[in-house]
Amino acid sequence: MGSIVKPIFGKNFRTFGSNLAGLFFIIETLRRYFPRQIKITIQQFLFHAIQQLPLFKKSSDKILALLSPYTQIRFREIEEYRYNYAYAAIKTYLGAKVNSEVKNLKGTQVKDSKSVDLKRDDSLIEEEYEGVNMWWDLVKCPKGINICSLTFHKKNWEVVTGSYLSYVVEEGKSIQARKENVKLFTNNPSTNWKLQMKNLWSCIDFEHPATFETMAMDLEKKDEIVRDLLAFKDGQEYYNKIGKAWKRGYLLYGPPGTGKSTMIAAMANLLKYSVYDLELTSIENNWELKKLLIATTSKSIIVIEDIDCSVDLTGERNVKEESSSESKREKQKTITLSGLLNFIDGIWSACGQERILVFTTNHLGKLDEALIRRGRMDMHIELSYCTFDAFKILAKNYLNLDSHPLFAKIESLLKETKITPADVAENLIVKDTESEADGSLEGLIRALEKMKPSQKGKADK
Ligand SMILES: Nc1ncnc2c1ncn2[C@@H]1O[C@H](COP(=O)(O)OP(=O)(O)OP(=O)(O)O)[C@@H](O)[C@H]1O
Ligand SMILES: [Mg+2]
Repeated sequence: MGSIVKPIFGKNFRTFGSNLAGLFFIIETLRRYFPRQIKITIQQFLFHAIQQLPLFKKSSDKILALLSPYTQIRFREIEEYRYNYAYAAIKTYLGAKVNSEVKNLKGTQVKDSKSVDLKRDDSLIEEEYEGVNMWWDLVKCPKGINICSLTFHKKNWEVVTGSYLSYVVEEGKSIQARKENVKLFTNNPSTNWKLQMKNLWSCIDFEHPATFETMAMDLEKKDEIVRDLLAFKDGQEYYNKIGKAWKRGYLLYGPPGTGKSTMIAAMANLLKYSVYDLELTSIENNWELKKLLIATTSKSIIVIEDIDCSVDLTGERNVKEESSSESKREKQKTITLSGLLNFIDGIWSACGQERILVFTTNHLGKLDEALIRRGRMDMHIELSYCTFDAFKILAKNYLNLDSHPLFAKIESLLKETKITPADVAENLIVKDTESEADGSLEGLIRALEKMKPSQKGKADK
């Protein structure tokens, strides 16, 4: 979770941080004689003073090492190339420690929210837990890794490691869960990745309104998918019991405009999972793919759209056949099927938990057997042309109609034509009042009649 330095004097950490524990020792002695406000002022004064004294800076580590009975635990934002969730939870927990005595606060407002969210904006935070003093130092490094470090008296080791840290992390996570909006991440080209893998993904709030209620498709199939997703979300114990990684793969296939992307949005809104939209064409090689995947968080849906267009499905085999150095170089430059399969079987299982992987394609037949065999993709979902059931859902969504005399005609036309839900929606979308509903249904009928195979044949001739 975090790295422990005991006692606290690592040369790698900036001097400010490593001097902290020794200072706290002095401050702890002073605090008995000074009221709270004065004590904080002295504390800040001493921090600044120590930073200004180059001579003291040089020897302070050793002196403090001898004196200090304090221990420091550091939580880096990125630890061994992985995002450190403990860091995020601690930061949220500390940020939420707002009361009228806090001097430095920052305010933010989420879109459509009425209230302003106030967070603590101090870099030094002190608190008491079960009678034990804890000191937090939040170090923001514009170009490096942000760190939260906790300093405490070593006699309180049991309290800190026994209950305090889990209390802080759990509390932070539940604050996050209460506040969090679903996010949409898109991968940045690797040329934009800056220091310490912080720029792998760009992120915005996910505001797609699609839900399973508004998804136009076969009702039984829809129920089955929703049940499957909810069972997955509650499945931690089950996955532990059977010894399988808590992951699930869905392959969505069907013609353009049948709702594949809409279903992904509905999945995210149902589960409240963030979406990682992985654009394979802006990834140079399998190594970058691995880095991106490792940087995803749990409770997320990783999406690769149009998988047949974005991965070199035959790349690996071609390389075996022609062993020229050119093709080897080519291999290193592209995402190969084998890279993707390795990810699904290996890294995918090993990197974190509670993730869903969704592939979409317009052409199931084009996909390599190896990619879609059961076990890799747990559920294959076909999204198809609009049926009457699906049409009724669209009519409810767009026109707020449960029934209408024209429905019977539309039902029989739908049996003869292949129209996508997107095209049906297009015909229904313009009208919104009841009197105009007739007009849009008639418009749909005209469109369906034009699309009837017999009519289409004539038009083609
Ligand atoms: N099954 C559906 N239920 C509800 N709306 C749908 C459905 N299918 C399509 N739509 C509507 O049509 C639009 C296009 O659908 P969507 O982008 O989900 O199709 P797609 O299958 O992802 O297509 P493509 O293969 O081109 O990516 C959506 O914005 C949505 O409004
Ligand atoms: Mg799509």
